[in-house]
Amino acid sequence: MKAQAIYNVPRSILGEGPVWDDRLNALYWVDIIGGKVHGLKDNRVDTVFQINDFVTCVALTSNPNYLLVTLKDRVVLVDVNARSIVKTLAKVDEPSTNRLNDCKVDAAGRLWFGSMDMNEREPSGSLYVLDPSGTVRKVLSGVTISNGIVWSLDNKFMYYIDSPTRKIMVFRFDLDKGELMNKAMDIDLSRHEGIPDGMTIDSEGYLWVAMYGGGRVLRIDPGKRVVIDEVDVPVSYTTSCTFGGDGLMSLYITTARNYPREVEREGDDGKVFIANTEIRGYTANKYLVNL
Ligand SMILES: O=C(O)[C@H](O)[C@@H](O)[C@H](O)[C@H](O)CO
Ligand SMILES: [Zn+2]
Repeated sequence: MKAQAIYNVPRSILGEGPVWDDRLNALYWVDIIGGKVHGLKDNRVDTVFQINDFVTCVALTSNPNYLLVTLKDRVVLVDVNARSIVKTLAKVDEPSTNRLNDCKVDAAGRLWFGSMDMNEREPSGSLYVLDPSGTVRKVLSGVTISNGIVWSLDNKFMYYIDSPTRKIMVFRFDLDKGELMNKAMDIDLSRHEGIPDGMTIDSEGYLWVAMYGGGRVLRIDPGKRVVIDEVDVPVSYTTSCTFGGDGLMSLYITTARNYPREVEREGDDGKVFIANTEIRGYTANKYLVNL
């Protein structure tokens, strides 16, 4: 399977965190370094939020006019029409050399979000959960680059990536409590090109993992822990993916430029790519807000 660049999207420095809003038929993604949330709807691109900070992840809420956005060390609620922050929902205490990174909403409407060492060396990062009530809990520490988060279709497992380990961790998951239980066997991706970054799941329960530096997205059977298919992307820094479009049958893939050395080079790196998988994805969960 091959992916193609969407011609009219801007090149991000570090494109990340794509999420499809099935209520609006819109794709959102972030440019972490550029400090932006972009939206794509009816073939039109719009910058829906911009700030002089890292914009590390975007998530849907139960109200389509509001998004959750994670910055360097905060989770904020953004009014999409006003393009501004309504309020800060949580702030985490992290070393100044850390920033937040990927996030995902679970089936109970909680936001899971993690942090990373910006030097990509120290295991100084953590994984947090923000409940709809506004309470934040730290659920894991000792993470170096917190990345992809996904739940099995029955919510009995959570899959989680700390990129430098080149593995997908598998946890038993308690959806009612929002807790990780015992760890099952990891899925080792160290024999594949690139390092595992963002991921999503399809309606058949298979994982799709963007391989940063590998220019591809792997489709993985998490039960057998094997790669069963892949999407070739014509640029190296594939960062994350999500299903969207008509019937959720297309895979949208974010990418980064080969920064900072080649920031000015022309090309498609940093754009969003699309692959027609003819496999259905799943609908993104929404964080529960009362507005
Ligand atoms: O894409 C991400 O999740 C991070 O924001 C990136 O910084 C990469 O993971 C990292 O650079 C890999 O080495
Ligand atoms: Zn990532």
